Parts: sequence; structure tokens; C-alpha cells
Amino acid sequence: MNAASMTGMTALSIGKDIRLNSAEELEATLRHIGATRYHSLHPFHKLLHGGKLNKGQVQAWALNRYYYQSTIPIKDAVVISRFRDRATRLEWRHRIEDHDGDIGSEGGIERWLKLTEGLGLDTAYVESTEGILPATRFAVEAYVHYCREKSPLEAIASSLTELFAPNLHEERISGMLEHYDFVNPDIMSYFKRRLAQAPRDAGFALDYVKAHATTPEQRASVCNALIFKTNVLWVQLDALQHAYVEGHIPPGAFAPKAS
Ligand SMILES: O=C(O)c1cc(C(=O)O)c2c(n1)C(=O)C(=O)c1cc(C(=O)O)[nH]c1-2
Repeated sequence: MNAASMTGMTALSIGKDIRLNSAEELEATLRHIGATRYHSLHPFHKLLHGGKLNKGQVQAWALNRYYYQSTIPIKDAVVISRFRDRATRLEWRHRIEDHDGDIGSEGGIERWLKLTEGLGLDTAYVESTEGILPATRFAVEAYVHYCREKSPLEAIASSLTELFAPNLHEERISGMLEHYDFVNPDIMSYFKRRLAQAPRDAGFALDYVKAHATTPEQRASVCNALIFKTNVLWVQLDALQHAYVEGHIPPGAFAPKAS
């Protein structure tokens, strides 16, 4: 089967008639899903990286993304809880440390707060998550539930969007530094650090699903987990676009000060 000419993919799943007969076909299909559905393609990202947003809109993005970032270690604790196998738990554990840090060493969540603080947001307000969009909360919670309720294989597979994150982070670092005078290298340190972390994590997850999805049904479930996750990311940007570009801010959500 040629993944690039794949037909029958719906918004939620690959077609029932698609049978993936090998690990190589699985990987080709996963890469096709990333190339056609990753949130790098979303119009909100084009605006963000192209310097087309004002400071309030960038604040709204960073504030909402904080909820995603700060939930990732909770999600990863759920993933770990799905495994009896000690080796898999050990391998996954560093992801929690990457985000939470350790006693005396900074983690990704603190680096994200540098970004929100550098953008002029009050840290206590960001951490309270009071101002986030309802859709951000629903989408991020859905990701945690997914990892709790689906198979351990699908829980790992749902992290595979990270295969496609480094290109996006490169584009974001250079685009935002070039276009916004309120952005500097220090507050972008979160993304610089992820450039090293994400390929290692994604590489493990890809090898894992290639080795452990041994039937066409399991390979389809891996693809559907990745489709689910691309949707988790996509709807968050849809909600930002609707609220902060088209101007329909839901009641109670963050309202940027006029700049
Ligand atoms: O900036 C981004 O677009 C982006 C995307 C993703 C992703 O693809 O899920 C992650 C991250 N960043 C990220 O920083 C991160 O730590 C991360 C963890 C995970 C995950 O699913 O376990 N995804 C992502």
C-alpha cells in the first residue's frame, strides 16, 4: 500500500479497508498522517510564526499552551501506570523529569513560565489556569483520559506527534525572534531545550510501536492514536483562532489589554 495515496481516511480514523502488513508500512502511514495533519499546518501557527499577531494574541497562545505543558507530566504518569514492565516505566520516567525538573534543577514547566512572564503575564494567573479557553481544557483532558482508557500501545502511540515537533520548534524560534520585539532568546529557551529532548522521546515511541504492533489491527490502532492526538492539538488552535483572531472570546476567558 502506498501511504501517500491513501484513501478512506476520515477525520477520526484510517479507513477500514487499509491493512498495514509491516512495521515499514506503519511508519510510512504515521509519517503521512504527520505530514497532512500536524498542527504546524494550522493557520494560527502561520500567523504566530510569521509575526502577524499582536502581543495580546501571543499572550493568549502562551497562556493556553501552559495548560498543555503542565498536564504533560500528569499524562506521562498515567502512561507509566499502564505498564507492569519495569523497563518501559524506567524509559518513560525521564519525561516527567524533563517537564517537572528536579530538586535544584529547572524543568520545562519553569521554562514555559519564563516565556509567559517575559510576555508580561502574571505567573500566579497563568498557574491558576483560570483564563484558559474551555476548548483548551477539554482537549487536554481528553488526552489524559485517552492514555488512561485505551491500550498501553495506544497510550504510547498518542505521543508520536513529537516526531514532527522539532521542525515546528525551529520555525517558531527563528520566526518569533525575527518578528516580535517582545521576544528574546532567553524566553524562548523552552523550545531550544525541546530540540534535543523531542527526537529522543519520539525515537523511542516509534521503535516501540513498530516492535509491539504486530497485527494489522494493532497497526491501525496506532495510526488512529496519532490521528486522535493531531486532533487534540488542532482543536486547541481552532479555539485560539476563533477567540483571539476572529474576536469571539468566551465568557470568563483571558481578555488581552488593548495594546
Ligand atoms: O510546540 C509544539 O507544537 C509541541 C507539540 C507537541 C506535540 O506534538 O504533542 C509537544 C510539545 N510541543 C512539547 O513541547 C512537549 O513537551 C510535548 C510532549 C508531548 C507528548 O505528547 O508527550 N507532546 C509535546
